[in-house]
Amino acid sequence: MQCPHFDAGRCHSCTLLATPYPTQVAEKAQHVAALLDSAVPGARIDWLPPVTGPESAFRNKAKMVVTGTVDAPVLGILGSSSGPFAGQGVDLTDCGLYPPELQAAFGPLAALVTRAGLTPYDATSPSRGSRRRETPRESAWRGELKHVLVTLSPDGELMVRFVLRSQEPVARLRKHLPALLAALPQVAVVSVNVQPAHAAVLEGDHEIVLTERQTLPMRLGGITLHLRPQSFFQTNTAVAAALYDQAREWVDEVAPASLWDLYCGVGGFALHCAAPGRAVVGIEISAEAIASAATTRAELAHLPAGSVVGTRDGAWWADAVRDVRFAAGDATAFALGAEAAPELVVVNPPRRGIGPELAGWLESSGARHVLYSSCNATTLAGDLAHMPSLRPRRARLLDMFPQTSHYEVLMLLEREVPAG
Ligand SMILES: C[S@@+](CC[C@H](N)C(=O)[O-])C[C@H]1O[C@@H](n2cnc3c(N)ncnc32)[C@H](O)[C@@H]1O
Repeated sequence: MQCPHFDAGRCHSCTLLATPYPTQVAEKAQHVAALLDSAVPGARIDWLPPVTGPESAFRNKAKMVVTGTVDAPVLGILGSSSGPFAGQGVDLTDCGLYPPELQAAFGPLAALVTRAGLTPYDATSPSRGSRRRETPRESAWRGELKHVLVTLSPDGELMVRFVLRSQEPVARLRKHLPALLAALPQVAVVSVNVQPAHAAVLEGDHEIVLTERQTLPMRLGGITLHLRPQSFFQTNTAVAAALYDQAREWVDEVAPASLWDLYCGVGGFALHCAAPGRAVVGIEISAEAIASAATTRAELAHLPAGSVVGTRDGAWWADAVRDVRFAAGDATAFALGAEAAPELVVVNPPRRGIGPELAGWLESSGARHVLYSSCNATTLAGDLAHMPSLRPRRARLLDMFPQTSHYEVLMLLEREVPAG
């Protein structure tokens, strides 16, 4: 793939851009197999062929830093701290990782920034030309608008979030919202996220939804997951659909009567793995994500018989989700506080992995299977060391992040029953 920003040294995100895509996939497959085969002595892992999606235009979410001025806002990134573009805004509205529907939204969004007078936040302002060594007061930084975050649904709808330093511009945004909705009728949800700290964090805790609609429907493999502004969603919609399908296939083969989905987000694994008579519990730290998961569950529970979702009849779904419940909480605390383990546990943690405490609990629990979906094979390898009785049986690389060295890996572990 060719990229003018990479070639000019303005953006370094796609570190594998110069490598042909089939080679990227082959090298990732080799890397993950070498890492995980050696992490578990004597393991005989059945590696399925890698799952790939489109090598460009696959990102369903754009996280744009806003720089420039009110009249000429720049949506993209801030140039890396050293080099010719240091501290400069780099326009990435034509980034090849974004589908055309996302790219087409950036112009009208930039126009709204101008119309509503949202001054781009200048993260460099107090220290520029200054020799002060102390951290300046937050009020010393200029500007209001930090990021614009845009998510594209499989049906072409958009969720737009403005990350602001304070609530001060909210009234102006509300006033000019009709013009944005007229220019981009596919915008379903608009919100403001308030992030007052001068820190390298994308967003804060406080969200104000400005539209009547609160959730973006993400239709995957027949199930429509409802995404709220602060909830996590897998970056690559096509590969996420394949991930949930693979999980469902392996879970159905094992056919557990009870299943937990830890780190469940908006419920992707839990809902895809639901089945009549199977007790499913989804646990997630974000109450917002849990509310989204509950919305999808309720929708499936009320499907009329004869309607088909995925390949299943409405009545099948109503039965399948009867025993699905979601709760907000810490995954490790939930497991450690539970009276009994389920037959199968799905874990899909952030990059840090599940950690020794939860891995140790899984090791000594009665769970017969663990399905581990990881975006960081190094922390997965570390976690495997804490659960030696759970033997990796099958694994599959899913290339969620083409052009970079990152990937997702799904692994099915089975408890080794001592001989005799
Ligand atoms: C990689 S995402 C996976 C989400 C979901 N499984 C999916 O497929 O979209 C990790 C999730 O873990 C949640 N999380 C982070 N720390 C957690 C914790 N201590 N306990 C439970 N959930 C946590 C995050 O909010 C996020 O939704």
